[in-house]
Amino acid sequence: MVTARFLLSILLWASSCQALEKFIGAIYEHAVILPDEMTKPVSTQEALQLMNKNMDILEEAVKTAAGQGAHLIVTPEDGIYGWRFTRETINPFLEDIPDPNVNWIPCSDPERFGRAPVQTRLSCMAKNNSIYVVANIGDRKLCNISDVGCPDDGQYNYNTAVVYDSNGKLVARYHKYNLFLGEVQFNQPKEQEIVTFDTPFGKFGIFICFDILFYNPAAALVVEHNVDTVLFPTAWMNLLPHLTAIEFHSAWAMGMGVNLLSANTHNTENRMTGSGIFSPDKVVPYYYNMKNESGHLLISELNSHPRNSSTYYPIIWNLHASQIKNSPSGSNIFNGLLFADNYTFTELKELHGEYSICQNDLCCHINYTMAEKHSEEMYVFGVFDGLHIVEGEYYLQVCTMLKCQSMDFNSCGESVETASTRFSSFSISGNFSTSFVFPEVLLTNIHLAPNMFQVLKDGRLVSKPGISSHPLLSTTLFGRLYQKDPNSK
Ligand SMILES: CC(C)(CO)[C@@H](O)C(=O)NCCC(=O)NCCS
Repeated sequence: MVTARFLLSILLWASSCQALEKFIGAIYEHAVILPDEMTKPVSTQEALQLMNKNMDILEEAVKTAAGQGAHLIVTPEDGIYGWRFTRETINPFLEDIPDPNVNWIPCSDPERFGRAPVQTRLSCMAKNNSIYVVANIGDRKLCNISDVGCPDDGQYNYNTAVVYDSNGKLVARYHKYNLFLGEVQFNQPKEQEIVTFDTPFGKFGIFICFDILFYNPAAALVVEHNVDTVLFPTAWMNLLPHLTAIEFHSAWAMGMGVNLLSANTHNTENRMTGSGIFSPDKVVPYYYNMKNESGHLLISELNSHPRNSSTYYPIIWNLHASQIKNSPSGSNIFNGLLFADNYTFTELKELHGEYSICQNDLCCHINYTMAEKHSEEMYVFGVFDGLHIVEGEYYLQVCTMLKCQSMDFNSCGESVETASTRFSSFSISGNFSTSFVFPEVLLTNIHLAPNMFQVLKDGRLVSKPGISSHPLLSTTLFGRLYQKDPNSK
């Protein structure tokens, strides 16, 4: 009896330490229950009541995911208490979150670092369901107001992602670095944090929402720390044509060669929807729904090391474009604003065409054939090489082919959600001065195009035959030139 149990425990131990080539990931797009409009802080009791309502829903998702064999689940940014806070009104929602190196299972030792009901509940969700749980909560770090940088109210507030392993142990804590507009309740951490942890199913990294647009910590996690999978809680406000959540986040996963478990908040009033289990080497599920206000769970198997997969290869983004001669640029060239960026566009007047168009250092090339030409729809091919300065400053190099909102040239670059024009084929490329390029293809009604395009080793984004059965909104090589960012270090 004792021997049998002993052998069993050895067996369990051995299997838990074995490397897994695949794992099952889950994300939950949560329609967060928001607090009432606050003018002064609520009590900690009231704050906890609201957070428990949200955690009741998250817990159901965790149980369902675990029941279906998921190893890990990501829940969204602001998913436990929402937004619209001041420094004062966020206070009762915050807890002191210790450094993971203290080796803490809140579920087993809730009071070890003071009051921590939220951390305890999250840890218990992980422990009781034997699943990694990723959540977003607020961290409070008291400071001495005489210290340099300490805010007047004597505390730093951080927008924080936490990870509990399947024993409920805190294994990662990340403080959001690139705060978005309006996050006045939070402080930017003094140091940029790189947070990773190892599991039997690969090396993981974590960052939050707006971080994804920058080198630190997002690109650095992949380039300098070699993570396989990124955990990405977000509260993303969709913006066409290039920055709709599923479009940009799937492109980031593909461009970086990593899995990206992206859990968006669901709030259609703020254009927040669009989550996915994105991978560079596999067709994986995504979710986008502007029609209702409910949450949604996605579960999928992923490769633990996507860059070892037989279908993965590194891409030299400018190889093709730097070897070819420019084509003509077309007969109708004009400038247009796309999210306040001044693009150079050329109209795609014919059923078939081959054009090159340049701006500053970037030349973009296209070769396309439309399946039909609709007289009431206009498509253009465009280029932008410059600093984007609205809602954050970041340097872009972009080649894009898109449908204009109307037949008015000034509408090219504006948001448009539907199209009827199908393309039999297209190929786009550019002589990028960066290796950080994110390939996007978006179909009518905000659908991704899995299996309908690929990026060749020489940097061409080319359609596959399947593309011709779906009207196209846009296809884009969205390049980031991090070294030209104003805040690059
Ligand atoms: C798409 C983009 C970048 C355009 O400026 C913008 O709409 C967006 O979703 N930014 C990231 C949002 C974010 O960090 N939210 C957390 C606080 S609510």
